[in-house]
Amino acid sequence: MEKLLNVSEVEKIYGGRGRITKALGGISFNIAQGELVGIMGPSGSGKTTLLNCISAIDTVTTGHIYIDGVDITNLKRNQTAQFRRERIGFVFQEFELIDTLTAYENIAVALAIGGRNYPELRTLVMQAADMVGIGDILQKYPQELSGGQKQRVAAARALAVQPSIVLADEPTGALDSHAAKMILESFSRINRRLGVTILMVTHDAYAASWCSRILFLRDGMIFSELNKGKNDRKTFFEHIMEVVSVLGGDSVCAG
Ligand SMILES: Nc1ncnc2c1ncn2[C@@H]1O[C@H](COP(=O)(O)OP(=O)(O)OP(=O)(O)O)[C@@H](O)[C@H]1O
Repeated sequence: MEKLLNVSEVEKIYGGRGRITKALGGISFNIAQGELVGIMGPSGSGKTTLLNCISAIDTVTTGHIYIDGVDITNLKRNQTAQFRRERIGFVFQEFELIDTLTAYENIAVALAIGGRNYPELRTLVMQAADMVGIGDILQKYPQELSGGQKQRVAAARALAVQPSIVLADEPTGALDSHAAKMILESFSRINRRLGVTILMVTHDAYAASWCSRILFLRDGMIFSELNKGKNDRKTFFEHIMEVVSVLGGDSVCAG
């Protein structure tokens, strides 16, 4: 499979003058086009830092990150903003929707900033909404939606720009188990049917069991890796729980 994301010897050091934290310790891995990959690890192991570096929200101290062959650690500030807007879809734990905009407008806003014309914008919004099954709630405002519906609006917003990769930070963290299952089913469907590459940080072994591969972080490095292979989800869940217990149980996993 084609390599979509290449993280190469990335170090991230915070602070200075005796107050140094090495959040990422020279981490390297690849993600192929069309993978659905989970990142798990104890609190403080570097998961959010890694996601922030991949999304160019934060800069690396050393090393390189390539997305679709573009070294995002070498982009100028305005190129970074454009790359992030056009090539990366984000889904956050707390949805991050704009309260004064309808679901439709929330999905459309990034496309409008990107300069899409109206018919194209409408088509992309409707396609994305269709993929996550929210065609009937597009005129509602966030406060009129359930948590699960809000997260599906957020997923549609991420997908509408047709990104190279979707980055999700604890996407089920604020949801009850039914809503979590619905968003995970959406991710899985989008991944299988459209081949969208998804990288998801999660503390939840159940959420992780929907992935095709899990990277386990400890102290800013990959401690272990699990492939779903031909296992069913229940067996994969059990394998995940085995690694979680070695890594430190509760601090890794809420599920
Ligand atoms: N802005 C910052 N300044 C200094 N240290 C930081 C900063 N952000 C993170 N760190 C440190 O870097 C390490 C990795 O933090 P990070 O937030 O990436 O961990 P995490 O695995 O996402 O944790 P959690 O599961 O608790 O969210 C921690 O030791 C943290 O204290």
